[in-house]
Amino acid sequence: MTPKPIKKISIIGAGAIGATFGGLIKHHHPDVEMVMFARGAHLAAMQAQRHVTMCEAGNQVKIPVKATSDPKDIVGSDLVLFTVKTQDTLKTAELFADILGDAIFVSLQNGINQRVLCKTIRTDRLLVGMTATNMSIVQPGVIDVTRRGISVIGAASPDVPPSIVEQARQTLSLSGLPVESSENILGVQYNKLLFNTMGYASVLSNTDFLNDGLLNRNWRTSVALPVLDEGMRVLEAAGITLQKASGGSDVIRWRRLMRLLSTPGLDRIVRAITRGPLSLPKLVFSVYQDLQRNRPTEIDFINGEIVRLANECGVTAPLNAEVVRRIHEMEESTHKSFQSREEIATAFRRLKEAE
Ligand SMILES: NC(=O)C1=CN([C@@H]2O[C@H](COP(=O)(O)OP(=O)(O)OC[C@H]3O[C@@H](n4cnc5c(N)ncnc54)[C@H](OP(=O)(O)O)[C@@H]3O)[C@@H](O)[C@H]2O)C=CC1
Ligand SMILES: CC(C)(CO)C(=O)C(=O)O
Repeated sequence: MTPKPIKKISIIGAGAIGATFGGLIKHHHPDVEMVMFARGAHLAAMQAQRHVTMCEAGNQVKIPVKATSDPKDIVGSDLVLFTVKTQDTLKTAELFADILGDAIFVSLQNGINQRVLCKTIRTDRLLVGMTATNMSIVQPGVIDVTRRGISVIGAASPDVPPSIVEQARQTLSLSGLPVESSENILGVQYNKLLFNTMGYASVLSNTDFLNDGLLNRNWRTSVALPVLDEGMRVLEAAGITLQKASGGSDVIRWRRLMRLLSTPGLDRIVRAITRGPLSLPKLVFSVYQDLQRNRPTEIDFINGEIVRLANECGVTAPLNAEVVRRIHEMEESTHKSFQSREEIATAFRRLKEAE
C-alpha cells in the first residue's frame, strides 16, 4: 500500500525539541500545515506573535506556526510528533488518543515511553525514538538550537509496517536534522539513557560533562565510570542489547575511552588539545534546564529506570539510586545549590566502597 502523503503535522508538546523539529520542517517546507500544541507562557507567546523564534549560532528566524491547546486541532494530522516530558506522557496521550485517526505517532522523548504509550496509542502507528540534539526554551516563544545531533526512530512493536517507519523518518528529515531508523530502537534508547545517567550525575555538581567531568580524573573514576558500569551490569542482567546510532555516542566506546584516559598523563594531553582548537561542546542537560526553571525533572525515568530494572532483575543499583535521590533533593529545595565536583566524587566513592 502506498503511504498517504504527509500534509498536516502536529507537535504535541512543542517545547525545546518539538518546536525545533516542527519549526524547522515548516521553515523548509512552508506548504506543510504545522500545528503546535503547547501551554502556559510559551503557548501564549507563540499565539500572540503567530510564530516561533529559533536562534542558532547568533542567527534568528521567525517561523509562522499555528499554536494551540485545543486537542480537536489534531484532527486530520498525518503525523504527530510527541515531545512532552516523560512524566506528562500518559495524561497527555489520553487527551488525544481517540481523535488521532490514522496518524503516525512518533515519540521523541528520553526514557522508555512505549511502555505507557502502547496503552492508549494504536500500536500499528506507534513509533518511538531518541534524539541526540540539544535545545532549550530560552524565553517563551524562543528556542535555542544548541546542538544538531542525530535522531533515531523505530517501530515500538512489530505491528508497525516498515513503510510507515520510513515515511516518518523522511518526514522528520524535512527539518534538515539528521534522522535515521533502527530495528533495535530499544537498544538505541537504552544506549542514550546510559549516556544520560552519567550526564545527569554531572548536573549534581553543575559540571560541564565533557570538558570538566570526563576529563577530570577524580570525577570520572569516582562518578561517571561507576554509574555507567552499574547501568551496564543492570542492562546485561535484563538481557537488553545496546545499539548505537551512526555518528552518535556509543556508551561502550565511552567506557573504553574513559578507562583509556586513566593511562598516566593521557587525560592531561587530551585536556590540552580540547582547550585548544578541538574544544568539546557544552551540553545543557534537560535535567539542568528543569532545575533552573523549578520544574520536576525526568530523573525517575532515566537513572530511576536503571533502579527500576535492577529491582525487576533482583540486582542493585545504589549509585543510580543516589543520583535520583540527590536530584529530587534539589528539585525540592528553593535554592539550587550545587555541591563541588570533589564533594560529589567523595560521596560516590564512599558509596561504592560500602557496596
Ligand atoms: N531539550 C533537550 O535538549 C533534549 C530533550 N530531550 C527529551 O525530549 C523530551 C522533550 O523535552 P524538551 O523539549 O526539552 O521539553 P520542554 O519542556 O521544553 O517541552 C515540552 C513542552 O510540552 C508542553 N506540554 C506538556 N504537556 C502538554 C499538554 N498536555 N499539552 C500541550 N503542551 C504540553 C510543556 O509545557 P509546560 O512547560 O507547561 O510543562 C512544554 O512546553 C523530553 O523527554 C526530554 O528529555 C531529549 C534530548 C535533548
Ligand atoms: C544528552 C542530551 C543533552 C541530548 O543531546 C539529553 O538527552 C538531555 O539533555 O536530556
